[in-house]
Parts: sequence; structure tokens; C-alpha cells
Amino acid sequence: MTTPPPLIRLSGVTKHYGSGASRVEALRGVDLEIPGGQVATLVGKSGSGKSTLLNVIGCIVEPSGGRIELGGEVVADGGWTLRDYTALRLRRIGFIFQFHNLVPFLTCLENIQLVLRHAGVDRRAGRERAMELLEYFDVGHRRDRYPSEVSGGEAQRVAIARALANRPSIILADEPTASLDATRANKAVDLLRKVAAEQHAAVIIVTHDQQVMNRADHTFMIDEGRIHGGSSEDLYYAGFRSQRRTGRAGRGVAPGNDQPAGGA
Ligand SMILES: Nc1ncnc2c1ncn2[C@@H]1O[C@H](COP(=O)(O)OP(=O)(O)OP(=O)(O)O)[C@@H](O)[C@H]1O
Repeated sequence: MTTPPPLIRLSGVTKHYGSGASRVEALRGVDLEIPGGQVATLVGKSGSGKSTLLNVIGCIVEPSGGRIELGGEVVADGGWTLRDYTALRLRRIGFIFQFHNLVPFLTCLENIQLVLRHAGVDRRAGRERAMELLEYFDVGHRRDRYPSEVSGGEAQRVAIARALANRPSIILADEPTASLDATRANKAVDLLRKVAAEQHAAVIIVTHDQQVMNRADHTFMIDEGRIHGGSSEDLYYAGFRSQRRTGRAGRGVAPGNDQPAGGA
């Protein structure tokens, strides 16, 4: 039996911004594999390339070089390869941002329905799905309120529900718990873990939060556009902790892979 390809696979991905003296090398040959059902965290200091990496995986920013496969489909190979990235994002990718980014003049329910309507889901099925998600995230009772009329934690849960509305197989979260207290942050990550397991989705969370890292299957570290990564056991316990103690990045092998998860 052949093993299915990882849901997210990057080989030698580069990204630069600008040219000449103002050229910035944001990603310098990133190799990364995340299988379905797994939650990975991505850590790194400011300007190390975390958002750029999420944005190239999410097909928001075109890479300068290298190859990206999502669910076995080549979406970039020395630049973008497809014609319609909007459809790809709607079909396959859920984005969660640091601040909820809900549309302020739509209710919580309508925010989710809007995404489903864009994806071509009919009104009745869209309402049912949106309600189901709001209940799942424990904010069903807030459905008719506007984002400004709910708490920060509730708004972020609605935003997570919205990101998951199309049952994406790839979930990309850029500091999603930064505006939540510790209890709510842990709950949000536990929900993402549950979704990853139930939907066989691959989740990447950019975070600075140790508690969030503790709940991940892998922690990858990015430093000046290069990935150092591995499993919780190999990298996090051995490398990342020693990195915190000694200032050096750790290395490791992701579970299920027999190659180092990242090359430098
Ligand atoms: N649109 C852009 N134009 C030019 N340079 C950019 C652009 N976006 C990012 N950069 C640069 O690319 C590098 C990586 O930026 P990126 O935003 O990916 O880092 P980050 O790790 O997400 O940082 P932070 O934690 O501060 O958000 C930085 O040097 C940044 O200044």
C-alpha cells in the first residue's frame, strides 16, 4: 500500500521582496512536510519569515522559487502554476488571523454564511452549516449579534468557525490566540486539534505561546527564512528548549518521516 502524500509539501521554496539594494530574502529554500491530522506550530523572531511562509502556503503570496504541493496538487513550481487561486483557497484553505477580521456590519451568523455563499453553497444548507459551526464553537447563542457586541474570545471563535466553514484540509493560523486569555487560547487550540483529527486536516499555527507549542505535534522554527524543525520529542524537548537555554536552534526528525523535516 502506498502512503498518501503529505497534505502540505514544500521543496526548496524561496521568496524575495524588492530588488537591488532593497531586496529582502524572506524565505531561503524551505523544505517542509505536514501530514493530514497533524497540528504544527511555527516559531521565530520578528522578521524571520513566518507570515511570508503562511502566505505562500495559503497561495496569497507567489513564491519566487521552489515547489509547493497541497494535497498532492502542484500549486507552485518556480512560481504559480494554476490559473484560479481564489477557487483553490475557497476549496482547500482556511485562514485564521491574529485579530478576528469579521465583517463589522454582518452578524456572527451572516459572517459565516457569506463565506459559504461565495463557495456556492445554497442559502438553506449554508445557514445549517453556519449554525452547526457556531454551536460547535459554543457561540450559537451569539449568532444574531454583531462582532462589536461579543467578547474578543467569542469573536475569535466565530472567526475560527468561519475559517472552517468550507471544511478546508489546510488550516493556516497567524497568531490566532494572541488576543485570547490562556484558558480560551488553549481551548481554541484544542478545537483546532479536534478539527485536524476529525477532518484529517493539516494545521499550521504561528505562535509565540509556549502553551500552544505544548499542544502541537511538531514545532518548526524559522530563522532568517530557513526552517529548522522536527517532532515535539526531537525538536521541542531536545532542541527548542536547549535553543531557549543556549540560543541555538534544534534539529529533529518529524514522526513518520525518515528524513529531517527541514534543511538549512
Ligand atoms: N511586502 C513586503 N515587501 C518587502 N519586504 C517584506 C514584505 N513583507 C515582508 N517583508 C520582509 O520579509 C521579511 C520576513 O517578513 P515576515 O512578515 O514574513 O516575517 P514575520 O516572521 O512574520 O515577522 P513578524 O513576527 O514581525 O510578523 C522581513 O524582513 C520583512 O521586512
